[in-house]
Amino acid sequence: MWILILSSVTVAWIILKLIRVGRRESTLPPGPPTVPLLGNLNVFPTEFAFFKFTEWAREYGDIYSLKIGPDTAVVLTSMKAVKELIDQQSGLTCDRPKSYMVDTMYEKIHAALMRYNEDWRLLRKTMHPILTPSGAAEHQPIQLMYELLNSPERFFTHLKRYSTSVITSVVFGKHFPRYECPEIDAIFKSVDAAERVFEVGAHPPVDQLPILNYIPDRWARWKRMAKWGNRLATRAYFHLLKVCEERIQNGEENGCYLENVIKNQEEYGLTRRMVGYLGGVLLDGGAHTTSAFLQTLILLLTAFPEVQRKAQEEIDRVIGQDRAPRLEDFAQLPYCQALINETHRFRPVAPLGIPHAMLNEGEYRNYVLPKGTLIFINTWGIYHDPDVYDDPETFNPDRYLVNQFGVKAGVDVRDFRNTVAFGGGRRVCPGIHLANTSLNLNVMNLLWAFDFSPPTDPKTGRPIPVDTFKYDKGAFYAPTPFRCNIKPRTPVKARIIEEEFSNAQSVFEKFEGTSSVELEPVDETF
Ligand code: HEM
Repeated sequence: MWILILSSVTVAWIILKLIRVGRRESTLPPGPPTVPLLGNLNVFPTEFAFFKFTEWAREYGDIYSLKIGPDTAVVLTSMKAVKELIDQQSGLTCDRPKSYMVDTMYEKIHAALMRYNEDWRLLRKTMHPILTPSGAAEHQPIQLMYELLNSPERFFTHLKRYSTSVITSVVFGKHFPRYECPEIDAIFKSVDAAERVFEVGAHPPVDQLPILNYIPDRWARWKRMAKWGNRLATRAYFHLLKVCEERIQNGEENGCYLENVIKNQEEYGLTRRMVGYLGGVLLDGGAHTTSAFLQTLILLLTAFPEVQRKAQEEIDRVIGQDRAPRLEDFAQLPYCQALINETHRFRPVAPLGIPHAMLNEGEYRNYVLPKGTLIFINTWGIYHDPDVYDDPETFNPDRYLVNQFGVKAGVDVRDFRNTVAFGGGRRVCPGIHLANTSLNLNVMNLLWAFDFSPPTDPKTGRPIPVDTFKYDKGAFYAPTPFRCNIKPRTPVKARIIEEEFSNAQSVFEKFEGTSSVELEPVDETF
């Protein structure tokens, strides 16, 4: 009898508990209606989530919450909320969400995705020198110009090679002259693997139900997949690390960032594994973001000839026809500066940043955010807010000439900064200066050297418009490959590019050297 009563009470208690799972606690910010157990999972977008997040922001405000089963997420869609919660309470909002897949693929030492802890602090501190603009990046655009001159139809590939090579040169002292180099292939394979490993639906809710991790590997496809991703990532990272170590051993140092880290490894308190991951995270963070931005830039220049013409007029006036642009020129080019700001605004590379998480329970605007709450910076929603920007869906660099933040008259800009596309708080992108050097140099060089126009229909002879919404659903927001005509603006400019490329060979040689990375057949496919 007693047993019967006790078990009925237990069952009732469990049911009550389960019914509460997914329900929004009264101390959380508002949000879309929840259903038992799932919370908002039934309406959670699986691709291009920022569109839905932005729609919800217009309905529920600049901070709202979502229930992901028992877990909570909040979405920030104003500069004010980002400043107050991410920047000013950065000690509380600097964690990353717990994730079995991330931990397994990246061994808990991938500085961009790992939890906030002592190892992260060490790694992040060691990244400081990369915060300063680097000379090695300055020589790289000339090869990109040369490639665009000689095989413009492969511009997507050239941009990817260029962006990867800038990072590998600065970080590992290794320049990649060709897209087909096996090392580049290994890097791209590891990034592709990450996209598959972290794809929504690729694994069961192992973080919510950790008991699933007791299932042996042979029945748990997701576990085998995370380990496969780990093999590909570490192969790419540690091959490049070895190249760097061998250079030091042979007395052939070229002054790259990682040489210094390797030599001071003990003083910095890092293991060799951590040094390899440090190089890897900079590569992962830097290569695809830079190429995504430049692919978007070319798409927008092709789609908006008027913007292209204005930027070229400015460059011709300030730099002239007889020499290629230099980094110092950028300060004299307000329209080009506005063009970069507007490109970050119109098509941000990371529309939802990388999610932060609450390190401990905390309060904001009278709401209580539990420990572990995910925090999304909705960069897309912030930059497309009609209350802040006139006609936000129009690509219009001129808005940044009217005022520094490109906002409409009367908007209070006390909380604004033009770097929100790089995140915020303690986790703000450490590559921001390196990225800016690269982007500034390329915007000037591309516009100085080339005209970009849509392809023409061979039947009608009319231009085929490019689609400014056709984007891939990968980790970063990059356009789907598109066609466009890229032509040198004058024969003199074409000659200058050829000459400068030939003169730069001696600089590149310092960053070359032979090596290759072998992938075993088992790691080629999953
Ligand atoms: C257009 C260029 C770039 C954009 C838009 C961009 C954007 C971002 C964003 C939004 C974050 C997340 C920040 C946060 O959590 O609040 C981030 C983090 C990061 N980025 Fe970048 N990034 C760019 C270039 C680079 C470059 C060139 C490097 C390296 C050389 C780099 C390395 C990193 C790293 C290591 C992190 C993780 C920081 C951490 O969690 O502590 N990024 N980036």
